[in-house]
Amino acid sequence: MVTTLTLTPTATGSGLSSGSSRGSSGKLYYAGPGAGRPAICKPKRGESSVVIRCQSMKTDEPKAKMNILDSASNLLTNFLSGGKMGSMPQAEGAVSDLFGRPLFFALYDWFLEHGSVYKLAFGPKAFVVVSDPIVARHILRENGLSYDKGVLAEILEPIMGKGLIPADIDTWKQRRRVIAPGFHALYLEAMVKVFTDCSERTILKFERLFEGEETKGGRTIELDLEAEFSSLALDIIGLGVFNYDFGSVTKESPVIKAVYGTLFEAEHRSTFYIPYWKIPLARWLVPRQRKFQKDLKFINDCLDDLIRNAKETRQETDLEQLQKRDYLNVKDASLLRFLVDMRGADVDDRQLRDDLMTMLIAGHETTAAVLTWAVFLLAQHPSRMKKAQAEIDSVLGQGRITFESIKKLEYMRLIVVEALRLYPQPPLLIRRALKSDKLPGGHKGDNNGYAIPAGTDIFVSVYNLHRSPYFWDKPNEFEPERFLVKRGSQGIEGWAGFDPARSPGALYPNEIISDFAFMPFGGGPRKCVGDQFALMESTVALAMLLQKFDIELKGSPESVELVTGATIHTKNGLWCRLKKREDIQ
Ligand code: HEM
Repeated sequence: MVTTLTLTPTATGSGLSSGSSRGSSGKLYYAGPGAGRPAICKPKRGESSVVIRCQSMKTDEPKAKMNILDSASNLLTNFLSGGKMGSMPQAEGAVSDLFGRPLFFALYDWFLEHGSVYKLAFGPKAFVVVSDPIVARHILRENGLSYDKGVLAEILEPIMGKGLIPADIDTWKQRRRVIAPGFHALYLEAMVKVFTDCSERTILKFERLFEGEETKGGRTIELDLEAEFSSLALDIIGLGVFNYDFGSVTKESPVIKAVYGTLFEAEHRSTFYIPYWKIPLARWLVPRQRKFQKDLKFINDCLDDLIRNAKETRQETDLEQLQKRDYLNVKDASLLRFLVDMRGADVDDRQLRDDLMTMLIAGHETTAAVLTWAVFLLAQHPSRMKKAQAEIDSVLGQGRITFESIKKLEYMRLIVVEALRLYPQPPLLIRRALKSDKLPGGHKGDNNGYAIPAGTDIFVSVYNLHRSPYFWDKPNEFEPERFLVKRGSQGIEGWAGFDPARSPGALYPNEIISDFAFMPFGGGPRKCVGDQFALMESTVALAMLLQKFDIELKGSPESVELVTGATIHTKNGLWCRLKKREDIQ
């Protein structure tokens, strides 16, 4: 079956009122009516439209045709923007740029063509795409509370409720004040033990595979490491956030299935621009929505049980005392325990459940993706893998990793951040202006800034910033050492440069040190609360893996196709060959 959409290029560029989503096979699908894979025909000479044929998986027949881009809406957008935004460069890429590959690739090409602030007409909507650190800093930090999560909040609210990510500003202020202190130093130190225990479980599983039937005691095993990292990250987030052991590294269970079903739907919704699930009865009539409602209920019941349990054993404590607990030796060091025990932070169960669900989703796949891409990059750079292993051998030997040893594993930490630079999770941050604003001119001084009307939707492209040729030497190369290069030496004129002195004591480079040229966890008031948790978790897991194994890709790097949802994934898994190390010093 083919659905044909006619997209009419206008003076403001081509537009789409659709998106793409990750199908159950992990493919990128066109997500408009009659969702299926697109085949793009560029307009013939003299034609004013671009035809997109969307094939569903079964047949090839045309189904419908409709005009979705109407130039009046673009004129309206220009009008609303008071002319000023109208002078903003507009992306006029071929519609084909948007399909068959993740959106952020097309946004990168247009960034190189149109500059670091441009407008992209997207069906009846226009998005402003920002790839400049000064403008990003303004939107995220300096004027951060004048923007909310816009489209993203609309999509995630049915799953995360009033959790921090989609929360309205008032709820966010209240909850952020309570949740952020939960990630204090002693908690993070205790979490290192959770990271090592869970990583050990994964490694034990791999070691058993060497003895298994298929390998027959052979020297290599083949595995989809992306799937393994996903299980590992799920176990860690369950224990760290609500003291629940999913045990997903070693078993399957209904709750794990429900969690994956829900994560999958969160992912689907964040890439599917037509919120069909809001249509009355869709939750009962559309099978995947029925399944989603069932999964959600299953997890919500499970979270409600955990919350009830935590409340029944509540030990009300002042914040200061809570942060001094002996986290290394308590039975339950979780964030849930902290949130329930904090004096004066009484909150209804529904809000707590939203908080936990948000952290489960925000902290799971992001970390799994960092590990996946770090391995993908290292496997293509064996000398860097050896360098990392040499560091691990000298710092840890065959011993266990601790909070203190993370400080000594400098190269490992740089590998993690370099993987985040090249594959930021998520690659785009989404905002909507709550009131009119004036963006500052970009670092190149190529504009005087643009007026932004209230309601403007913005993509801050972290991917573009992280691969900007204006800020990074050889931006597409994997070079963890680059973070050791100090201010000015990246040779960027007009940009304050890379300066560790701005964030003394930071274990990992961050947005402050780089003045927003590197911002894997966002920045400003809505910066990730779990950044240090995630960075240490990734460092520990990767170091423990490399301590024991050499890793190669099973196929060529080109065969590892990339797709995006909320995070950047592989299309068919990261299949690797693991060999027990023979060179352990
Ligand atoms: C490598 C792993 C991770 C990455 C790359 C990552 C990235 C991000 C980014 C970029 C944001 C900002 C989103 C925006 O401004 O729109 C964010 C927000 C958030 N992250 Fe993470 N994250 C990671 C791990 C975690 C973990 C482990 C947790 C919890 C345990 C977590 C909890 C959150 C929460 C609650 C927010 C919303 C903060 C707010 O709005 O106040 N994240 N994350």
